[in-house]
Amino acid sequence: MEKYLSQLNEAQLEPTIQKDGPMIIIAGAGSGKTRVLTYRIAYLMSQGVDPFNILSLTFTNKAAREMKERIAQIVGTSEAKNLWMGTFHSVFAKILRIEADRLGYPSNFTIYDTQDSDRLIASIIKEMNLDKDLYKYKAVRSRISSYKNSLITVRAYFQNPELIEADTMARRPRLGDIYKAYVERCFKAGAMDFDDLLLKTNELLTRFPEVLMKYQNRFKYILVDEYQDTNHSQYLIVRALSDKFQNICVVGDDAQSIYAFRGANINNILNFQKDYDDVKVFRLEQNYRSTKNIVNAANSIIEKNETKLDKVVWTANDEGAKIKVNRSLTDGDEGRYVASTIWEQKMNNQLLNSDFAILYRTNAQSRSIEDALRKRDIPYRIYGGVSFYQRKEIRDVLSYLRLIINPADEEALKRIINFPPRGIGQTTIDKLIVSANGYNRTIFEVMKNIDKTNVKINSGTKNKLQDFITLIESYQVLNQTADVFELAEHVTRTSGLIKELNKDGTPEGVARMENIEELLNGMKDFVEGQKEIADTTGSLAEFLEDVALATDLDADKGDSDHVALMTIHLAKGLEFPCVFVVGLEEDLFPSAMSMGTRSELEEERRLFYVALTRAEKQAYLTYALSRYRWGKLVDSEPSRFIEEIDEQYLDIVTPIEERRFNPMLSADIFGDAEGHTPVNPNKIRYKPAKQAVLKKGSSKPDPEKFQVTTPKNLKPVEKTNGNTALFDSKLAVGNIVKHMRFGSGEVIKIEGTGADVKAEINFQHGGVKKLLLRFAKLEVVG
Ligand SMILES: Nc1ncnc2c1ncn2[C@@H]1O[C@H](COP(=O)(O)OP(=O)(O)OP(=O)(O)O)[C@@H](O)[C@H]1O
Ligand SMILES: [Mg+2]
Repeated sequence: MEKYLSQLNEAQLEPTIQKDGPMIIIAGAGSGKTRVLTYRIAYLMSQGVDPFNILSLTFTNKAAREMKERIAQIVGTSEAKNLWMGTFHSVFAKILRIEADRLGYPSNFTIYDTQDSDRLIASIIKEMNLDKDLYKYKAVRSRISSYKNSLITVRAYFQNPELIEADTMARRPRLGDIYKAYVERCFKAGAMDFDDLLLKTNELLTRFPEVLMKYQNRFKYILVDEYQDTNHSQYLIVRALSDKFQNICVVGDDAQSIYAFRGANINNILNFQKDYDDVKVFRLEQNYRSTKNIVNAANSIIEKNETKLDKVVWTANDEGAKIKVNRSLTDGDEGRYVASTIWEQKMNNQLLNSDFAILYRTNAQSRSIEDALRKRDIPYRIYGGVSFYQRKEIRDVLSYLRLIINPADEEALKRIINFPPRGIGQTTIDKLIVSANGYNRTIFEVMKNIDKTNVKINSGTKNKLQDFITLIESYQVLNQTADVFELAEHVTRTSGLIKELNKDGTPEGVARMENIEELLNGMKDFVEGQKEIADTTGSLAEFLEDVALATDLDADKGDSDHVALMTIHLAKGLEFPCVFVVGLEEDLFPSAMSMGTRSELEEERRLFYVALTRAEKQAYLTYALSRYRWGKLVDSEPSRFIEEIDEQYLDIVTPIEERRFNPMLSADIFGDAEGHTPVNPNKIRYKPAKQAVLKKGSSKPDPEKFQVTTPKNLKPVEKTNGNTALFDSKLAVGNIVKHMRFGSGEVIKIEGTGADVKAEINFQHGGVKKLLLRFAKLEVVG
């Protein structure tokens, strides 16, 4: 252990070996907070603390896994195995399974993901005959979610006139009724949504003192990473569990609090000292991750926030390269800049794809970047898009499996009762739902007892329902002996799912088949993995729980070399040698939706701070002057965040007048040597000079030079051949031009039309040359 402790600096060592009592480590990005937590756990174990008594809560399961691996290296694999580590959701889902019956839930309860919740809420809105424009299911879901995270139960809601008033004012007077129906339906379906995993844990710990005591005694040491992003519900759980021993260690950075929009409460970190007696406060100041330039630039940004704790962050690392700021004409252009830079960097500096991350504010931004990466054959992976498990065909298979272990699962049943089609129509399903609601039974129960119910359907349909029940029950029998893989294989074959996809025959159908195959492979892995650990058999229930709670980062086995693309939110806690933060434009980042109040804007700024501090060696900030958003090309201005960085740390590249003639970067207008399709120049809007230039740190463009790109100088563009039209309009005999290879020269003749316009130019150093303007990339200098 000594050997490992010497890998910490003094400030890090202190909290690592502070064994007991409440403590908080507040420190800036990259200062070793996560490292201290990891080493601290190893240290506790080396001091004789039983790993069973340590609970560590992380932001992703991947982070937990990595910490565990590191600890295993220090203390040995078998010991590390017994640690309780994971996200709040995954840890407390396990506890809830153990204690489920106290809350009236089956231990094999289903976990409803966001899509399940959305579908259920949408169907409740429909059943209640409400206006779906007023009651948008996503908005309703997020409202319900925020109630749950504030521990406002249905009963508490109806006892609170202010909440009712607020929803009524928002033209949703029935919100409480939807909330009530939703909660009842989840309960009846034996399902908990994500928020329930925290809410029900709180309920468990407050209603059953013996349960609280059990887990207080179990988790003698509790550690929480990224504490700044805990919500109220999570806060209360930590509070309750640590109340007895008060061995609680939380680490966080108020400057990286970025989940307020999902209910995270920065006060949890700010008030920690008031919550416990004799809290030891530690601060780490030295950043080990990034260069001086990056650390200082990040400091200069976060300084602009009013709400913050005073903190120092410095680094002994190299000065490093300045942060590159790049302006592009369009988002496509931006994508190509990113791809070509990665390509060059890889060549010049022997870097791997995995040394690069591209971070953006919203998932939609990935498309133009992806296109450019694909064209350069740069392998990449998108984290946090539509995850594998969200795909339709995968959800279909999983729905069968869910129904096998929990026939009450309404959302799973609705998905597959008529898929593949077996002649059970929507009218029948609607009747079953109404009847199930009336009898307060599950749909499955109603189907099984259809003759005893008031459901009026013909005998043909009855038989079909009976066949479906028999099918599911036969799977249930198989589930008692088969493992997940064997079961799923059997289900996909015998349910008709595979046949249905084969029938399709389209390339999409083939891709779906491949996905199912991939799912089965994953199951095989899971079964083998579980056998190795030898504590479980790889049960279906465990598999489904893993799937339900998998964050997208979790799927990354780190086995392939690819560039990482993800939102900044997802990048929290991670680090990469080179980081691109793209789309730094007003209304995009900061987001248009977050500029209403100072606190929202400050959260955006913290997000930017998180983004920048992911970089170890080199950061790139990029923005485009126009971008496709909601299917339209819109003009954009550089983000205020770029201007907020102290300019001494910036290297502002590609002033616009140079870019226009750079073959690599101006491909949007001209197309390029690699055959990339040019964009219709009609759609490109040129900005007046003053907007196109950063206010700070770059010189004003020479208006003469800039003229060539402003709209008033463009003749109406030929629709069929926009490329050359640009040149037609501006080049005239007598112009002085500059060529990349030949230097400057005078235009002495112009001939040809359309794509074939040629110019004869007398170059100072090359003599007279005839050049095809389409390819020549000339800059007009006089
Ligand atoms: N004393 C040290 N010596 C060498 N490297 C260190 C030291 N402390 C931390 N590091 C390295 O610095 C990097 C940042 O550490 P870590 O991820 O723990 O910081 P953090 O404070 O958790 O960052 P964030 O706020 O982004 O979550 C890691 O690569 C880590 O291994
Ligand atoms: Mg960290």
